[in-house]
Amino acid sequence: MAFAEQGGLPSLEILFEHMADAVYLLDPVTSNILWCNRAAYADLGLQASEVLHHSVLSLQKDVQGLPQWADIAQVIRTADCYTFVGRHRHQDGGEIPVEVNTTHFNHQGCDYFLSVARNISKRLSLDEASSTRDERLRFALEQAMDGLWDWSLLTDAVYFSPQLKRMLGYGPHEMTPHVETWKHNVHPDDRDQVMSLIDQHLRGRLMRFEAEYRLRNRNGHDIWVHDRGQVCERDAQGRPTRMVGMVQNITDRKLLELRLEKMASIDDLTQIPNRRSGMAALDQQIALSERSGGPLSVGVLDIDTFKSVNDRFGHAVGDEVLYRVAVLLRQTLRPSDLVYRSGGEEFVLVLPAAGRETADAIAADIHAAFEAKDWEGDLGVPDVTVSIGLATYPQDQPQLHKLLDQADLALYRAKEIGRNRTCRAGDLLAAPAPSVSPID
Ligand SMILES: Nc1nc2c(ncn2[C@@H]2O[C@H](COP(=O)(O)OP(=O)(O)OP(=O)(O)O)[C@@H](O)[C@H]2O)c(=O)[nH]1
Repeated sequence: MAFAEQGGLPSLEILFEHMADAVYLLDPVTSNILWCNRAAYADLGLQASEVLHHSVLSLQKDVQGLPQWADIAQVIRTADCYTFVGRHRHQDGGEIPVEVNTTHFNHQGCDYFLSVARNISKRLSLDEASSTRDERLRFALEQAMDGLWDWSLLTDAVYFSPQLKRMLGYGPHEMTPHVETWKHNVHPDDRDQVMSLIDQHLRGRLMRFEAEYRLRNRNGHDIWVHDRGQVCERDAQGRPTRMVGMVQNITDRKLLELRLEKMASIDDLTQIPNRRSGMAALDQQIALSERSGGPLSVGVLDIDTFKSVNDRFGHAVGDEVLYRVAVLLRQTLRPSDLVYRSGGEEFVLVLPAAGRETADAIAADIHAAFEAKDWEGDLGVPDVTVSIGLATYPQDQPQLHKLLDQADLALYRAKEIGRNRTCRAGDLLAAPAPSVSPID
């Protein structure tokens, strides 16, 4: 885009190059930057080529993904000027607070967005000379990185600060200022707990409201927040009438925590629960059956002659077999069943509410699934078979805490009498060892 010089004055192009604000011309559909001035890339420590024809979303930290962009683009099209307060990423890893004003126009049949981004970091530092104490306080609260909310319990009107809106991907003039807007965005699985904590605070049972929960952003994705609030006004009878609070975005920390938690509970190789978390889940099922008296079956499953796979094809192929075995087990079990790797080439099956018949059927399905799989074609190894020991409460073993040990004994028996079969703990108890026959 070229601009002609007129009457000795600098051209528009030169003026744009010297502008302190960043100017971007955007394609409303793709969010790509079609043109920009120097400040638009230099202030972010970038070269022009790193910005031009890239999505404007890549410059900032608040709007993620095209679906969210499509939503915002729609709002921009219907607004005279759309203001967004957000953060741009600097190439050195830092962030620059910006206020972006975007207008839309049509030129020769094509739609465009024109965004002007201003660095507001200076504005964010308090102006000592001009602010009164109250103004400063309001200013500090509004500009704090945390979001602020102010809820009138009499009308259910809620003030959401621009930062809180930004956290959720909204502009300062969006989000209906009502408590339902917030409730609607709380993750359904967290809503009851959060509402109960607020209720306990309002009843005076908790000094303040404090919770970590998920809030849905404009894009439909969840962010994790730490929310703290307190009643700040009451009526003559002492009933709470107003509550204020601060919301902090803790998504990064929470995701790291969840990943560490997952790492601690998931077996690295097979991606199913490890012994530690599997045993905890088994204990839970035992407690449930203890309370309800309902049946529970436990299976111990071991790959047959697995050592020979390692010896003939190497440890890496052995690892792959273990992974595929876990996948096959997951696919064969019911969604309510659990399989965990208890160690080496041994897996434990926890089959809630499964009596003898159901557990036998599941074990038969497992043998059939192993037989049906083309191990030779998929991995170049001979057919993989497994042996299973089963124990069912209450028929085989009236003591729930002994189920796993009994299933283990039954597995031992299955190995002893030929492998590739299932043995039951009940059968071991009912008959002398040599006469125990396999189920299949
Ligand atoms: N590749 C691989 N091998 C493992 C892993 N954990 C245990 N193993 C191997 O599993 C094999 C178990 O061998 P054994 O206990 O002799 O049992 P088996 O050969 O399966 O024979 P049976 O159980 O009697 O049918 C050993 O060779 C172990 O090294 C693992 O994480 N990866």
